[in-house]
Amino acid sequence: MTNIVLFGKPGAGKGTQAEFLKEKYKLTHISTGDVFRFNLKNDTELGKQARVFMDAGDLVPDELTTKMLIDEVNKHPETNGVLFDGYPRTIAQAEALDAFLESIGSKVAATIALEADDEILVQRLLERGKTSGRVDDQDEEKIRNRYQEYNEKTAPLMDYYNAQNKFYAVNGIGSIAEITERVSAVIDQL
Ligand SMILES: Nc1ncnc2c1ncn2[C@@H]1O[C@H](COP(=O)(O)OP(=O)(O)O)[C@@H](O)[C@H]1O
Repeated sequence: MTNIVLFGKPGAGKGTQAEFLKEKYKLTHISTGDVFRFNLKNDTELGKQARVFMDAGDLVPDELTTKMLIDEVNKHPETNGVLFDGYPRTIAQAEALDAFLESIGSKVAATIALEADDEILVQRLLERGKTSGRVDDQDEEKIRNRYQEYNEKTAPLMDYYNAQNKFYAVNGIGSIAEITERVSAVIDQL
């Protein structure tokens, strides 16, 4: 299994790139944001528990998120590898992911960060909020809160993966195809 973590701030383009990369490398794309939104829409027990956090732009608690993530990975026992999008977002989640992958004889091959400037990203999210129906994209205060969550809880993962020599940063500004090329260059040399 070649497992890749796509890393980046809200709006950095993880989901957009994942759509191309999953085809190119025949990977299973798991977006925790998408799985949560599916559960919200269908008003499942998980959706009910996650809603308050998501609506405020806060992270959903680690335990709930990790359980959901493991259930998702286990749905694809024959996969070539997983493209993780939106997970891990805390050190506890990264440790849980390492432990889980080890338990199935696998590991994270690389963490690839899409880098872009905060102000550009906030504008992108507000633009997306006009058409996506995502409440967390329609309110600048909620967006800023997501950046604060990112800076406090997610940014430390760069050091976590750097310490394992698995962290790669690519420039996330450019055309979609250009960025796919940059990410592919990292994957191709793994
Ligand atoms: N790994 C995670 N840990 C905790 N909460 C998460 C995680 N992934 C998604 N969420 C919740 O879902 C929301 C939307 O996720 P996502 O679509 O990935 O957002 P973004 O566009 O902000 O990167 C997050 O703000 C958070 O509440």
